Amino acid sequence: MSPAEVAHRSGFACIVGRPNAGKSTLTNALVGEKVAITSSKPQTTRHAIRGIITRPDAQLVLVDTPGLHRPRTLLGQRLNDVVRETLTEVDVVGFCLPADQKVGPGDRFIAAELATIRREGRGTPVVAIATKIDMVDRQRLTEHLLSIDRLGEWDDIVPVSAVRGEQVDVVTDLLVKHLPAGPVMYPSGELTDEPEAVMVAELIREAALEGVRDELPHSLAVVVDEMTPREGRPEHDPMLEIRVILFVERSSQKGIIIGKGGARLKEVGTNARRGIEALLGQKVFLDLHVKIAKDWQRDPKQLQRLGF
Ligand SMILES: Nc1nc2c(ncn2[C@@H]2O[C@H](COP(=O)(O)OP(=O)(O)OP(=O)(O)O)[C@@H](O)[C@H]2O)c(=O)[nH]1
Repeated sequence: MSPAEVAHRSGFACIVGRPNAGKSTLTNALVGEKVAITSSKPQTTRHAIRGIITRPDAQLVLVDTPGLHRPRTLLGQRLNDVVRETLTEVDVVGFCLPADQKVGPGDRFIAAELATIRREGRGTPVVAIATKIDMVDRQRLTEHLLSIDRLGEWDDIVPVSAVRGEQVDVVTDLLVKHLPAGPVMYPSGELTDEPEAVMVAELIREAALEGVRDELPHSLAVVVDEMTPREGRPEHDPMLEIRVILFVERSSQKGIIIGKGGARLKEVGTNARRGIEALLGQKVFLDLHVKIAKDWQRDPKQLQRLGF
């Protein structure tokens, strides 16, 4: 093994913070436009990938944390297990606190949750990120950094302006620092098949769960079977054919996904297609099939086949 291989790090991070804290803008700045996925709302246990940062020494995969970005709806409730699970599973958490606003109840709520997770979990490191620093003067920034410091125990505190691109690389460095040694998990460079397929599957999963989350909690697995350019299309207007299988566990669930006369599946396809076309920047033909894989969650072989 070469020294470069020994030093390579890879792992997962999630960016949390109260509404409007600048999470999406920072995510896009960290990732660069190309592979940032803009869809949100993944209220499921599977982690939606928001973006992948690939550099010579590391690969950092940013995943979404359902729920924590809406602390107001969670205040006074017990934090959803899924959120805790995600935060425990990632290698590092980035906690955004906007410099143009004082540290408030929403931030304290998240800070307390992060402290609990750190104590009870496996000590997930947290990097506190003071966002939107271009909006304040030096004095206010100093005050803000001091309040962040008082708010909890952080592995690092870093100021950033995602809009001006100031300190974005420093944020990446600090997140990467906490990743374990490991190989590249997703092919690098241009958008490649694998992360594309992962993101496409996530978009379809989101669309399929829209409005039926209670009935289909974690029983849906989406597998992209094939992505091929449609033949005979003009060069300036290509179309990608994507064949996808949606696996559910029971026939009742199949019925929910498909809907009366296939109406719901059609709607799912239309909604997902819009997101996928925006993501890939080209026309897409989406072919969705629903299959029953009984008890796939409990069957290791099925799980492997479904990519978990
Ligand atoms: N001036 C300035 N504005 C920023 C910066 N980062 C984000 N914003 C603005 O702050 C607002 C909220 O940013 P988002 O990135 O959408 O925040 P978010 O945390 O993802 O918000 P939610 O989706 O509500 O949780 C937007 O209007 C951004 O343009 C920054 O570095 N500087």
